[in-house]
Amino acid sequence: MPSEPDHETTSDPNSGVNKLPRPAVGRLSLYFRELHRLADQGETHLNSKQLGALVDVSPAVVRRDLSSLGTIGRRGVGYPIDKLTEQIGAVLGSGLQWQVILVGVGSLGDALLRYRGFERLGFRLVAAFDLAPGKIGKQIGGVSIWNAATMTGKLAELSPDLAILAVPVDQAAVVAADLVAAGISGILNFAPTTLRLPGSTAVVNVDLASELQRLAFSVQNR
Ligand SMILES: NC(=O)c1ccc[n+]([C@@H]2O[C@H](COP(=O)([O-])OP(=O)(O)OC[C@H]3O[C@@H](n4cnc5c(N)ncnc54)[C@H](O)[C@@H]3O)[C@@H](O)[C@H]2O)c1
Repeated sequence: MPSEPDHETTSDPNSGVNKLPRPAVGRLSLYFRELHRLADQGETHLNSKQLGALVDVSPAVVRRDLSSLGTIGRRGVGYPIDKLTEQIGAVLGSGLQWQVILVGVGSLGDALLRYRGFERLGFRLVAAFDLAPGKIGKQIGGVSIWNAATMTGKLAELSPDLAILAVPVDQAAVVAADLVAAGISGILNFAPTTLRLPGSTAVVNVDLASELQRLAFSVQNR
């Protein structure tokens, strides 16, 4: 499991919120992003109408989502941004430090390794793996690339929590099975296939092409 942060959090992440439906978790993540941005701009409070407008949901839905965390806004004042960010962060696991590895350092993996936005949310990329001899031993974004053929031994040493999978689609299932066998807790899968894994390994499949299709559908059916 991920390690605790070296600062205190005041909210209780175990107050039944692990039963939140998936769309609500998705919305919390969007609220979290907007709250961070507002805090960076020096804002201290906002109300459900303002937060709803930022992520395109109704104020009633915002209030319901936030009350499920035990957070009630004050009339005329709204929600304190720092407290809310902390509470949502605790629910989403961003108050913890997650050790993350990446497998497949191609076009997508390369870009993800260079992205600086993961660290502030508590996701630390600790190693990357690839099979291409030209990539092994290099560093991208400060992360070392190791030989994927030796991944199992390296994972035993690092004990990462999560893996990002950015290998070609025909490799995804076999690499995922290796990750599960190595005890990884969750996989963020970018390969365009729906991974179904045994046991308690969590999977989120990110299919960018299918998201584009959804977008095209929405545009067509406006
Ligand atoms: N690039 C994008 O914008 C994008 C968008 C949507 C989805 N995807 C999906 O993400 C995945 C990666 O895409 P990409 O464009 O980076 O591909 P890519 O071909 O550029 O990179 C794949 C990398 O995986 C490595 N690899 C192959 N087999 C491996 C294994 N068994 N273990 C470790 N590394 C291995 C290859 O050496 C290569 O470096 C693909 O499944 C692709 O369909 C990519």
